[in-house]
Amino acid sequence: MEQINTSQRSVLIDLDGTLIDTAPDIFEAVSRMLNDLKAEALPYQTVCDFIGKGVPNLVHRVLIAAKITTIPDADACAIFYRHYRETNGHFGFVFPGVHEGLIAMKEAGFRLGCVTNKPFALAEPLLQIAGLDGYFDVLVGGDSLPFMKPAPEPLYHACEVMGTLPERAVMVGDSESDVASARAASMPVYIVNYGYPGPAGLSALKCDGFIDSLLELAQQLSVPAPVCET
Ligand SMILES: O=C(O)COP(=O)(O)O
Ligand SMILES: [Mg+2]
Repeated sequence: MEQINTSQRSVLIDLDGTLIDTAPDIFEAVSRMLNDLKAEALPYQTVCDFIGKGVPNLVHRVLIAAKITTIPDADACAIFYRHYRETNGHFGFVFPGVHEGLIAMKEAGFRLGCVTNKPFALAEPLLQIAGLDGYFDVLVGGDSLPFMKPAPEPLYHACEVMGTLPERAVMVGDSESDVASARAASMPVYIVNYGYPGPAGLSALKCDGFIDSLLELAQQLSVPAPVCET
């Protein structure tokens, strides 16, 4: 833990659907799991709509959508993880403007934290494969703490590790989990226009601003500083 710097600003950034288009990796792992379970593959968009609330939630919803009742969730998760470890980082890509935006935010003096619901053991190598790991001062995975987003704890934890105050942080993500966790932590929250907002769509996400890229966020954060006053 670092000593708290009360003026240090930080940006907390979601992973799936915000930094990296991971849906192709996840869809492939889901399809391989369903094949193992002798079930038909689901449509791509259906799987995309299940992303954002962690792997156990995703697998649970896949089993329901595929009408599979013969296997406990935990066993299906084990099959999914086996495939996901192989597809992780191999089919997706880094969204446009991510590298440029992260560089701009670093140069502007922000500390950067990645806060994801993806298990840490998958998120860490994914950031490395994508060449994004060097930008971040902290990575909080969905299983790093007893609570994942939409709880505020992962956001507080990221700030604590970075030695920054939550009052000087903003969150950026792509889903309801990101909005809800930021609201619970009293942080401003921005949503990217290109991620996995879920079946209700972007308009259901009551955020402080929509952005086309992390580069646009970097430009918005430079002037004026949006600080959440609590
Ligand atoms: O694993 C998930 O459900 C999505 O993870 P995210 O929090 O990076 O969007
Ligand atoms: Mg996401």
